[in-house]
Amino acid sequence: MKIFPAELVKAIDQYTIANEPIASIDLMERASMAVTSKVMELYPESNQEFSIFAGSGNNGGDGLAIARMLSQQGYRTQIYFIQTTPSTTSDTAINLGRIVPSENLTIETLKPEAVIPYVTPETVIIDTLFGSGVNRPLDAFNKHMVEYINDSGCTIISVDLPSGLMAEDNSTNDPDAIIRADYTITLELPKLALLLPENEQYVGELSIVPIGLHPKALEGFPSNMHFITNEMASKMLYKRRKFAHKGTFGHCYLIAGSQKMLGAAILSSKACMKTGAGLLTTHIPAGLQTALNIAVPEVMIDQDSNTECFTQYSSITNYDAIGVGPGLGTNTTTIATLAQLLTDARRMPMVIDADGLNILAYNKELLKTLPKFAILTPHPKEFERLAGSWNNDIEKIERLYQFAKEHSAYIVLKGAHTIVASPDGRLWFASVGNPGMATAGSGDVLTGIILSLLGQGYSPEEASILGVHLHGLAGDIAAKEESQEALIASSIVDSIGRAFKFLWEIRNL
Ligand SMILES: NC(=O)C1=CN([C@@H]2O[C@H](COP(=O)(O)OP(=O)(O)OC[C@H]3O[C@@H](n4cnc5c(N)ncnc54)[C@H](O)[C@@H]3O)[C@@H](O)[C@H]2O)[C@@H](O)CC1
Ligand SMILES: Nc1ncnc2c1ncn2[C@@H]1O[C@H](COP(=O)(O)OP(=O)(O)O)[C@@H](O)[C@H]1O
Ligand SMILES: [K+]
Repeated sequence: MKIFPAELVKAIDQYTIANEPIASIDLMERASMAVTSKVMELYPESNQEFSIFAGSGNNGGDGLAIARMLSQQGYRTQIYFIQTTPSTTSDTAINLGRIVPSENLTIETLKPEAVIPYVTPETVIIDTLFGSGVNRPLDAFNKHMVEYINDSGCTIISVDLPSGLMAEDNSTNDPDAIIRADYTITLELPKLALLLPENEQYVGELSIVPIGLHPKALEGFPSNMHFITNEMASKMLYKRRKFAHKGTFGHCYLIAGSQKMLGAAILSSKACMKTGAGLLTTHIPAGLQTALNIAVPEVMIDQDSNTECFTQYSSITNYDAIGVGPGLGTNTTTIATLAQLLTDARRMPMVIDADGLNILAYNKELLKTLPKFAILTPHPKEFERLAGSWNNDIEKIERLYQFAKEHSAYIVLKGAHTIVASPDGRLWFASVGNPGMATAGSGDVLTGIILSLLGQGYSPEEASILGVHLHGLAGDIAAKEESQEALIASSIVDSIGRAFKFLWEIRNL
């Protein structure tokens, strides 16, 4: 699924209207029906009251249609139609004409000088003041309206976008002139601003409802940004051949753990095996062999001569992929050994995480010796150490593009909606995962998953995208079973199997 800028979303709407073909008022009806179904899923009891704030653009037109539909389903619905701009769009005017006031449906028009009526906190507000047509901070009256809604104490559902939020760059926006929604129900396509951490306070819980936009337009219109879907990830899966043997699925080499952080090596190793690697050799400091063996009996062990940290390694020629970094420490000898490894492994698939990244950040000359298409998996702090700080999320994305290009590397910037950046300027945003995964060792699990995929012959691009998706799915399955609070990194590992099964079921549909 692509992420398009607002102008292209409009063009896709137009293409759908012209080529399906469908009248634009009917497309609005279809979109409104999809949103209404989602609202009814959130509030199945018809004793819930709704107040709909509708602007005079097409987002407001959606709001009017949603109000009509909810009232027909038995929900008491009050519309506040805001007339600030003289021009009501034609579809919005048609929907205005379709409002027949009744016991369940009332409408009041508010002009700029109007006193805003009181809405009781039990009412759910549906915000359709503005959608993707906003290209500057809201004017004074609309800002006042937004502040009123934000202060109402009501649950707020925004349609398409929280009103006032621009679809991409909000660095010059007025933070007080944007709706702070509890839920955002967006139409068919995720908009960039909805996926950025800086907009969390506006977007709330995001859901995406299909409205039947034309598949040819979705395919044909260009975008370098993508949203990773189950369908996309499931198509990437390699089928295991009948006559395969363990050599078919690669021999991975994981360099992880130190005297104080053996757990990182254990979690990564387990995740690597659970993701389907044929063989895994894990390099750890001397003396820790028994603990690793008990935790992951499937793994082979390569011991360092040092009991504290990573100081040497044996030949790497037999391995298909290397993972380095989890729990490694940043000892001076470790730095020199990693430098040597990068030179030796120039042509090997590699994933670098955690202290591996910190070493690169504090020894930037090492970045020049990265194997081509290496995968780097920083969390935001690690990425800042590598690439410098940013003032807002749009600048952060610019950094990502530049860094991936400059170092011919895939960057997996972790967080909610983890972003994978490719050296040729494409981005993929994660659609799965949950805050329960913000727990120690969760990143080590991701490294093990990506390493395993690289070892099995997945390209760095596939390994990054599929790895992020499997990790997020496994986290979601674990959270559903045992709550976000109780989810620990091991729970993610334990759910990798169910994540695979889920993707295979989708693939085989
Ligand atoms: N056929 C279509 O194009 C469809 C559009 N749909 C809805 O239409 C929305 C987009 O509609 P519009 O393009 O009419 O946009 P909006 O509904 O966001 O309204 C934009 C209007 O507000 C004005 N405006 C922009 N910034 C302003 C500001 N800072 N202060 C005051 N006024 C401002 C604009 O000049 C324009 O008149 C989507 O978000 C979606 O909800 C859906 O009905 C699906 C179909
Ligand atoms: N709020 C969140 N929503 C979704 N995923 C999250 C969230 N917070 C963290 N994660 C995921 O959990 C993992 C955390 O990795 P990292 O910060 O490296 O943890 P650690 O260093 O403890 O292993 C990443 O894959 C990240 O995407
Ligand atoms: K809105």
